[in-house]
Amino acid sequence: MTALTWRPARCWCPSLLQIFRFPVAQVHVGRPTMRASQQDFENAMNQVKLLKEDPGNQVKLKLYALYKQATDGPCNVPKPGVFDLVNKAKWEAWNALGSLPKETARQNYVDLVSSLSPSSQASSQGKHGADEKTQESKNIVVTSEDGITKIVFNRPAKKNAITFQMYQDIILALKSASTDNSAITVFTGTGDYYCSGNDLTNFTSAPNGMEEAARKGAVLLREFVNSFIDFPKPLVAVVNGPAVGISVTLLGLFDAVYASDTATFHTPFSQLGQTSEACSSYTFPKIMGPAKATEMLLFGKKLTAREAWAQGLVSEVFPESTFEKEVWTRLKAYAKLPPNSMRISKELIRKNEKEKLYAVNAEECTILQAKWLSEECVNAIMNFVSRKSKL
Ligand SMILES: CCCCC/C=C/C(=O)SCCNC(=O)CCNC(=O)[C@H](O)C(C)(C)COP(=O)(O)OP(=O)(O)OC[C@H]1O[C@@H](n2cnc3c(N)ncnc32)[C@H](O)[C@@H]1OP(=O)(O)O
Repeated sequence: MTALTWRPARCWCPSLLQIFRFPVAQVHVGRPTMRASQQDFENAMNQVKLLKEDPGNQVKLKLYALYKQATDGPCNVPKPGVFDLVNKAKWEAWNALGSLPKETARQNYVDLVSSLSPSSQASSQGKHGADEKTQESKNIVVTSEDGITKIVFNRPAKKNAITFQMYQDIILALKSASTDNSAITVFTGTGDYYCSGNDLTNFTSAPNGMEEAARKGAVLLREFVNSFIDFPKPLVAVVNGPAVGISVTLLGLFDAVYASDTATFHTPFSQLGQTSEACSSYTFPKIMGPAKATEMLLFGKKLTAREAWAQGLVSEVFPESTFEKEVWTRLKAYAKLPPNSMRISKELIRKNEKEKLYAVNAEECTILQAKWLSEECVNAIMNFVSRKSKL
């Protein structure tokens, strides 16, 4: 995710990703002082411009709202449209101040700015800044050992949700794994989740608008899924915990899926105003039959690990206490099998399906591109990022 540029109060333009991370109600407004004069207010505005560090969208949103209330009074401009996500957030913050008198807003603005001391800024920004850095470098970790290339979703603070950058990193990791010395390739996750699916904020911070983001998202998704269809070696998922969305649908393109008994499998596409992807509209009915696939892909029924095993989506379920030990021991043994035989057997299994899979992938991406622009989908994502709903 692109880092935000800090600009002073009157001209900031934060991404929705960060605005909605921090509910306005949690803003620290500082200790009340005497009534602020116009001069105090102007000084505070200048102070904001001198802030060395971005105070975060929570504060910027509040600053914006207080500034507008103090200068223009209560919000009486029309609410921006549903796709104008950033201006809608700003409007909502301003509108939330209701009929707060201009003087009080001015006072609150001054108090808020004075609370932004360098030390408080450092502590509120430090965690986030570090997280962003980690995201850029290590959200996908690739290692190779004992004949196994391991690709790890490594963003546990976000339940391993997949950013646009991570999709690209995975495409590259698969390309490299397809020709490295390893015999098999394994996906797993760090922390309690396997993966919570697509990062729902991927589309909320689109700098060139939603249509452009949806178009690029569809191109990326198609390439991403094709890299799983084409992967030549045995591909194994070690599902260490709950899996959501695309991390579940992709399993239909894996050769083996081992799950901890803490894993669950959830594809809430209708709840999100979206549709299935990763060829699951074809692979799931084939694996589990249309009736069971419908429950998952249309109704968003969440399966336990044992239910997913019963439906044929999972190869084997292990107790959490012995999961890692048992699975890795087994995979290390498999990785010693003659690699060319495994590769050729996989090719035999997959080759008659490939054209069909490419076609299904292309169609799913075209449909999703349109769905991402639908009101149903925009509302669902807005609900998630503003924390009104959780799956
Ligand atoms: C371009 C290609 C597109 C491909 C199309 C793919 C579609 C999909 O994958 S659809 C599925 C999308 N995923 C979801 O809808 C899951 C959304 N997440 C949740 O419902 C919940 O977070 C949870 C059930 C996964 C976990 O709940 P809980 O244990 O209560 O933990 P938190 O909600 O507090 O999560 C911690 C932290 O992680 C952030 N997060 C989790 N999942 C996502 C996500 N998918 N996208 C973005 N962020 C996610 C969550 O917001 C929390 O962040 P902070 O509030 O900053 O701590």
